[in-house]
Amino acid sequence: MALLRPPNSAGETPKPQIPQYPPLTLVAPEHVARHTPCTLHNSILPPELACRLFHTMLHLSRDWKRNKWWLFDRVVESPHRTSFYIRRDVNEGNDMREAAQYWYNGRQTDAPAQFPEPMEEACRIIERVVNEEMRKRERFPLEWGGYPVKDGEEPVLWRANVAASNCYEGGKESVGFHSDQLTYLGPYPTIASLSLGVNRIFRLREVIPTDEKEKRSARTFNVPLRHNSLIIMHASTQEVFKHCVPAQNTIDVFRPPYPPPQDLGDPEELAKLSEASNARINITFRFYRPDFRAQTTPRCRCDVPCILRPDMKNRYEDLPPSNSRDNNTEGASSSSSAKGAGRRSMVAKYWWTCYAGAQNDGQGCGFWKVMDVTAEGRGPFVGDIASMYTPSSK
Ligand SMILES: O=C(O)CCC(=O)C(=O)O
Ligand SMILES: [Fe+2]
Repeated sequence: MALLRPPNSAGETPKPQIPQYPPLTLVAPEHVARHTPCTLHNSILPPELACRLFHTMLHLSRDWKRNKWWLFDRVVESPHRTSFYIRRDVNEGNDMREAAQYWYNGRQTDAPAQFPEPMEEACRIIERVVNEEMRKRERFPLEWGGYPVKDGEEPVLWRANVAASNCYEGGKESVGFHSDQLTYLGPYPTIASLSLGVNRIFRLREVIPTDEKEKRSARTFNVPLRHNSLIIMHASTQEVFKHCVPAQNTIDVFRPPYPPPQDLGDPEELAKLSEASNARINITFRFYRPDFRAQTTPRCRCDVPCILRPDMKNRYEDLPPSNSRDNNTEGASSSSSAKGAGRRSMVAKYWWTCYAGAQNDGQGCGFWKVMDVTAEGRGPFVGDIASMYTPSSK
């Protein structure tokens, strides 16, 4: 009888077809909140401040560098320029020079620059909006829980103490799919990302855990980011999604609605800054947690600080998944917006791994260990760590 079997039925069960979904463009803030763990806020800054900040950063960006690192056996260079800033007065006890060096993939750097004045002004507005949004959301147990709540005042849940800025000049400049390194941010960070200048697409795509790969596929979400818009990547975005700014064949131009501040340069530079521009400036405001300060980063056998990454493909599922297993569907529950769409793994596993290879001719030591927040003395957290996180249990 075996001889009569049709060719591909040799005991194998055919793989079920998993539904594939075309990319979805999310323009309205409510659509972003429904399908992703992010929120979109248009016209976030007073228009004059947004334009002054754009001009200031575009002017400074002339000195920014492309990051370089080793990938296997060759050096690769980021297809955009980047820079790192620290905020005055909020970083006691944290070795920000080492943290800044990290932003440049381990390259030696001068002491990082401080927030320029318009960035500080913008940051204060953005902090208010981020805190308001965070207060509406259910928190993850491993989020930072260290801010004292003062009687009669709204609790402060997030403060930006650093910012990384990127400049994309023209549609060909981009950043590839990645999730942000958690080395200094810790688990479930909130990152507030401001866009200035020309419109670009911000793309998000879920990383499907290994054991769900046969059951469902990821959907690509494109979020057009306009001048003066803020996208907040809320807790779980870095654990569940990757993001990128893809190259585009065509982009609009940005015509700055205000003239540049007169003190930004000589008449030639001021004339250049006044022109229509194909540049996008991005500023990501970040909170580098005191319990993940540079002095506490484990070192690998190369004696280089490790990198902290979530285990995106094998995400833990110790706790019941909340709402939106269905974020691939147009009609995903709208209640997900407040709780955070894409949220399904309450407790993730994180790895410290050797990062020396990025700079050391591609030669690392292969070191890795699972983060153990109790043994490493991290916290305080939003949740009760003893009952929620035992890395050896899986
Ligand atoms: O330019 C953007 O919007 C994204 C930048 C980004 O992903 C990063 O700096 O990590
Ligand atoms: Fe990023």
